[in-house]
Formats: sequence, structure tokens, C-alpha cells
Amino acid sequence: MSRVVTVPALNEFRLELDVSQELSVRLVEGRAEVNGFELSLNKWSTLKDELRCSIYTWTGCKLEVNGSSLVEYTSNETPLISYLNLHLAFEQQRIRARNAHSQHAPSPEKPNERLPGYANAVDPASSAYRVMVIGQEDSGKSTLSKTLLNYAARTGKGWTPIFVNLDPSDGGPLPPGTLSATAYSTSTQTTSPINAFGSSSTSGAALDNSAALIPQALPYAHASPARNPKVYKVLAEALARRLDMRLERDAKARSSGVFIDTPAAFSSPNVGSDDKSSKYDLIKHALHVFNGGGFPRSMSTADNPQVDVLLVIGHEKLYIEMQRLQSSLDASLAQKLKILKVPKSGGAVETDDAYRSRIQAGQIKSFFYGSMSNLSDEQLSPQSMTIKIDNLKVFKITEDKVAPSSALPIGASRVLENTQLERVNFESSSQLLTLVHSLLYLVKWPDANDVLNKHAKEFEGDLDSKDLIRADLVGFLIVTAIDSTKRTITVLAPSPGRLPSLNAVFGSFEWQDT
Ligand SMILES: Nc1ncnc2c1ncn2[C@@H]1O[C@H](COP(=O)(O)OP(=O)(O)OP(=O)(O)O)[C@@H](O)[C@H]1O
Repeated sequence: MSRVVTVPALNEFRLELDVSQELSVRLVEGRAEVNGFELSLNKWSTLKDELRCSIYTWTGCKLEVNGSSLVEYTSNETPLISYLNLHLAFEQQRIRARNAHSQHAPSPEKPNERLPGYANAVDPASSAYRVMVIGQEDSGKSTLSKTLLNYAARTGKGWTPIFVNLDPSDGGPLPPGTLSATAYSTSTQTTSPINAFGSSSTSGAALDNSAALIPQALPYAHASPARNPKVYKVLAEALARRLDMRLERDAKARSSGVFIDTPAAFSSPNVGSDDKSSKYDLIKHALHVFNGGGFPRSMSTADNPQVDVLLVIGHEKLYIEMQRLQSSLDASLAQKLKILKVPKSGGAVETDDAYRSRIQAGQIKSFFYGSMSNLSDEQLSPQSMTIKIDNLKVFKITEDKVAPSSALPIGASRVLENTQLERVNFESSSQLLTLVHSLLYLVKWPDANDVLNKHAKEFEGDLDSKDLIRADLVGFLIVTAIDSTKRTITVLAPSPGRLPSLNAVFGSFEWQDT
């Protein structure tokens, strides 16, 4: 049954959907937006997959709503004004960065003329802010990151801000278990938590309204950094270096800014280091590695682009702890870092593990099968194929099993274990069976033979976490069956054709059609 909801100016209409509910909404009067994406007048959108969201209006609006939801109410307590103020500050910096670039860029007449003092380097003033968002679980980190990203893309100035997803529990535009950096040139609608950040073009087709997104991504294969902080940190650093390389070449992206979404584990003081006295290690590490260290060495460290703004969502204690932490950072980092407290939305709702698993399963499924949506009924045709087991090399990103120093006997020192990627032994049927239903992350090394052969000799086939630094994530597979007698493995691939690589890593993500 269709109904009209009137939302007063500066209010938000919040809703929460249950598993099987779908709600069609269209804007019939005024203006409204969802997470910074402006709704078109008279265009129906179908909200689904247990979406929780707010439809916000600056001017007042009328919505026609069809279908039922678990929770629906209008609230005038909204953090949107703070979000808009942040956006305006970031926008000013983007404009300054673009002006700096156009003043100092080599002119077409003198293409070889470089900025004085920065031979082979980029002008440090041509970088917009790098913004990192932290907060407790379900505090609204992804929602804030997306809103700021959408506001930037919506200005019509041609910005291409980069969204860095350091939260592997939510793959963003990719399946979960990945860390990625993706440039957005248009704003992204929210109709489902499954494709909240659009879909990568690597899934076979661009879904929903997102232009084909091409993320730079690395495989972590677990949901929380706590599972293996060593591998997580190696990958975060590798992603940061790739981002630097991209930004060095891409002045437009550089002057558009970077938004870094982080997992809730960042806000747990003891995750990331087994040294109890070192708190918030993951935050310190991320601030340190996203400091533009991959930019040319001719640029002095003080000029490196870095995380300039740390947004702490609605948590007084965490905000104060971050101010303390600032004083322990390198002087050059601490000097430029602004730590800001942002109010938490009353709409941000707690989710549970079962909900997260359903959304993760949905993300994996939609990568392979596409998704039926009101925006595009894009269905993909995944391909089942059978491969000889012995053609594959598969490594498990293990959980960090090293006991903390505090658990060792007095006087004992720990022997650090380098190997973090255990080669699956195909001669062992129990090891083979662990692969069934696993999500495999296909990786390719520019120098694959060197990497694999060296380690085959030294570590009996296992790899070191550092070997992931130069690995490119080139695809995903799901293992659907294993025949140990015929020594074959049956996998689901998102599209037909030759597999981009026969080397894969995996961790704790599984999927099966139910
Ligand atoms: N203003 C709002 N109105 C309605 N729902 C909201 C609002 N802000 C956030 N939510 C919902 O609350 C939940 C948590 O928000 P979000 O995913 O942004 O938090 P998070 O901090 O990124 O979570 P995580 O800790 O899992 O990374 C999501 O389901 C989101 O859609």
C-alpha cells in the first residue's frame, strides 16, 4: 500500500528493513538525499537487503513509500550539518590544491620545466586533504566516508576523490577480505548495504548506477585485522605505496582528496600489537604508512602528503586518547594532523555477527552473479570450471598464532615466525577439504617464478607475508567441489575464459549457494 511521508526541512526519515522486506521510495516534492546522493524527482528506488538508512532533506520533501519496513520514523536530530561543514572545508582545500597545481604545472609550451626545488616531484601544495575516519563498531564510519565522497563527487567540479577501504569485513566495491583504493567520479546511490560503494568493473559488469569502478586491491582474506595484524599491516602499507604511485601521476585525483574508512578494530587500544604498552597500534601504523612515503625522495618528508584530518565519530574517550596519541607521533606527522570529533548519528544502528555474515555473503554472491536492482537488472553469468589440482598453487593466510610476549615464561624471548602464508599441501586430503566453499583470491606476481621458486626451496613452499607486497589481486574464485581421486578442483569464476592466474590465497571467507 502506497503512502506519502512528509519530511520537514533539516530532518531525516530513517528506516530499517528486515531480511525479506523491500521498500519502494520516490521523491514527489522538494529535494532529498541518501548518504549524500541526491534523489531524482519521481524516480522509484527499491531499498532492500536489510538496509538501514536515512533520507535527509535540507528543504523539506514529500516521499511516496510503498512496502513495509521494520522501523520507520522522522528525526530532527541529525549530524548532517556537521558533515556539510566538513565537506565545505575539504572543498576549499581541493580548490587550493587544484590552483596550486595549475600555477606550478609545466605549461604546454615548456613541458620540461619543473617546479623549482622539486625536480621530478609533484608540488606538495597540490594535494587535497587525506581524511581518515575512526570510531567504534557501527558508529557510522562507512556512512560518513560515503557521504563526504558523494558530496565531493556531486559538486560538478570533476573531482575524482579516492576511497580507501581499510575495513576488510566490508569489501566496498569488491568482495569482503580485500583492502582497496578506488576513485569515484560520480556519487553512488544507497539501495542495499551489499553494493553500498558500487560494484567493481572486474565483476564483469558495472552494477547499479556506479560507473565502472577500477579498484586497486590487495587480498587479506579475513574480516578483522585482529586475525593476523602482521599480514594486515604489510598489506595496508603496500596499498599506501600503490596509492602514492597513482597520486603522483594523477593530479586530478591528488587535488580531489582521499577518504580512508577504517575497521572498528582500529578503535580497540590493544589490537595490532602484542606489546601491551603500545596502544592503538593500527591507527599509528596507518597514519605512518599513508604519509606519502612513496612519493619521490626529492621531496622532503615535511612536504609529503599525509593524513591531515582524523575524524573521530562520537566517542569522547577515543577523541581524548587520539589527542594523547598525537603527541607520541613523529613531529612532522603530528604537526599537520587535525583531530576532529564528529557527532554520531542516532540512526546508526548496532548490527550483529549474523547480519554481517549475511551482507558479506551477499557481497560475494553479487560479485559472481550480479544483482537484480531497480537501477539495472544486471545479471552476470558465472562459469563453473574444473581444473587439475596440480596446476594450482594455493596459500592460506594463517591466523596469527604467536602468543603475546606477556604469555611467555620469564626470561624467554620469542622466535619470530615469518611465514604467514602456508602452502596447501594437495597430498593431504584434510588440507584439500578445507578449500571447499572457500573464496580464493587470485594473485599474480610480476616476477612469479622468482617468488615461488625461491620460497619453494627455502620454506618448503610457504610464503612470507612480505611476498604479498608486490602481488596483484587479479580475480576471485569459489571452490565448489574437490575430487581427490581424479585430482581435480571445480571452481566458480565470474566470467568464462582463461583464469588470470593459477596462484591464489585464501583465509576465512566461504560462500555456498543455499
Ligand atoms: N543516519 C543514519 N540513519 C539510518 N541508518 C544509519 C545512519 N547512519 C548509519 N546507519 C546505519 O547504521 C549501520 C552502521 O553504520 P556504518 O556501517 O556506517 O557504521 P561503521 O562504523 O562503518 O560500521 P563497522 O564498524 O561495521 O565498520 C549501517 O547499517 C548503516 O546503514
